[in-house]
Amino acid sequence: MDPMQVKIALVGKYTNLSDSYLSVVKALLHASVACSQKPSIQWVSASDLEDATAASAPDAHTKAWETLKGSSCILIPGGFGDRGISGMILAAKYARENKVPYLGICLGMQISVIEMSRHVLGLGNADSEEFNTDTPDCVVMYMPEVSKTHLGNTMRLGCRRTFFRKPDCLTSKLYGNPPHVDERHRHRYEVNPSFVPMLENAGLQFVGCDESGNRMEIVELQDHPFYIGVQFHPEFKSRPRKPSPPFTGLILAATERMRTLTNVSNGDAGASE
Ligand SMILES: NC(=O)CC[C@H](N)C(=O)O
Repeated sequence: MDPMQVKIALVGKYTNLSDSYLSVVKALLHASVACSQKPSIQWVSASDLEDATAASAPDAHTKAWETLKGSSCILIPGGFGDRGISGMILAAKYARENKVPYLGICLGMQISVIEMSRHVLGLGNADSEEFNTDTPDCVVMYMPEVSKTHLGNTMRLGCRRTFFRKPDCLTSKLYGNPPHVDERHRHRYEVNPSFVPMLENAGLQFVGCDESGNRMEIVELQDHPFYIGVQFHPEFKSRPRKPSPPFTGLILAATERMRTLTNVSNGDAGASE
């Protein structure tokens, strides 16, 4: 394998329509070039990771897991609707437990919150109101100011400011330690603030929020080399000569993991220089 190639598992719903993720693909390219790497995107259809696929299409299930496990990092991009959600939760769990670098964008951040709530807090029915309106553990909720009766104009859109709640967090460092960042948004649901203290006790830190202090914008998992979720879409502001910091962080972490794994498989892990 080309040593400069970094394999990124992109776990999504529209993986056979790669143009749906064009901005994410470009942002990965910009960040990889800045790190002197070549991105190799490994498309993983989220529903292929699910247990139901093991029964209905075992080859697709095996291949999806092999692709996920053979990648140096995992990215879950934005998305809408419930298809593939359980597969995304499995991918986020795999990244958390196996310390694989993870970047969750918008839906990808909401997936991290659901995954941690279910598997670490033990709230088995934890869900987003987008997928289950009746769950008692609604860890991701419809944004209160968004109308439930109007279908148009209900999204929180455009450039918004995120303030760092924990100024020494990894995401702030990646951006060069500013007090806040301005990134673009496109969502209807948000983390339910009443679950934040429990999740923080369990190790998921909410390191960025909006000006109200109640709307969570960035999560970071403690005791993990790189696990970041952002409610905004950093890919929209990525440019060839100005890569997006969360993407650069992901590629750097993936490269480091690739090196470690290569050294381990060559039997020289821990060898002195
Ligand atoms: N852009 C997205 O990923 C949106 C996430 C989720 N469907 C929401 O509306 O909040």
